[in-house]
Amino acid sequence: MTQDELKALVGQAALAYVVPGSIVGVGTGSTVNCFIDALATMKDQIAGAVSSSIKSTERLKAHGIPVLDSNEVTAIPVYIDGADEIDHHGYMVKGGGAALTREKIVADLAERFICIADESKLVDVMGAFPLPVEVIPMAASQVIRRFASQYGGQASIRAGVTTDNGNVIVDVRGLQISDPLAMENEVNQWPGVVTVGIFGHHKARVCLLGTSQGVRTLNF
Ligand SMILES: O=C[C@H](O)[C@H](O)[C@H](O)COP(=O)(O)O
Repeated sequence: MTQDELKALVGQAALAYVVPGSIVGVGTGSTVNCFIDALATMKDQIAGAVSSSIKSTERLKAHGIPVLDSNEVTAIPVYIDGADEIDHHGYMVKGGGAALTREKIVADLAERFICIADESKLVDVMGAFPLPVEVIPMAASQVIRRFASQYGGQASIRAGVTTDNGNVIVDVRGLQISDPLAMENEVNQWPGVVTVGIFGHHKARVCLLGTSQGVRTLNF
């Protein structure tokens, strides 16, 4: 199966986790696009969606799925999103599509994070995928230097990208994220950091992994 077919497979499988009558939290990315397209087939059975990016909002609306302002919503049963890496504890690196801050906000509203990904995303130790960090532009150089001195990471600003919140993304290479919670706590304290792309405190409770043998379900 191709990677696109694996994404379509898990996008479809995630429908089983949608609670009828509820508001669904919707992530961002190519895997989530498959989920949004599948969700359209049951749009009359849900109360709407809370979206984590302008791109996902546009796709949801194109399907006629109502998108609610996150400020109008106090809780949702599930948040469904992809990941750039996921480890065997359900911790994730996210932000390859620059949507990490809004993703964490919507994930925080949810009782359960359901991660959908193809099998290439499952890793023993995260860090091979450059860690995305959303940073207020005036702090970018400081954050880059701090990654080098504190973690030995090589960081750079992602060229040509401005987030939905008007900030830059700093991508950090050369990390071994052996203690995701500690690194998330630490980096989130640095002035100018809006969100680090480690989802440790908002980890996946379920991961639907697309494999050539079918969907493998991991519970954390
Ligand atoms: O900012 C983007 C998100 O964190 C995505 O969920 C992540 O990059 C995975 O995207 P994709 O499904 O396209 O691999």
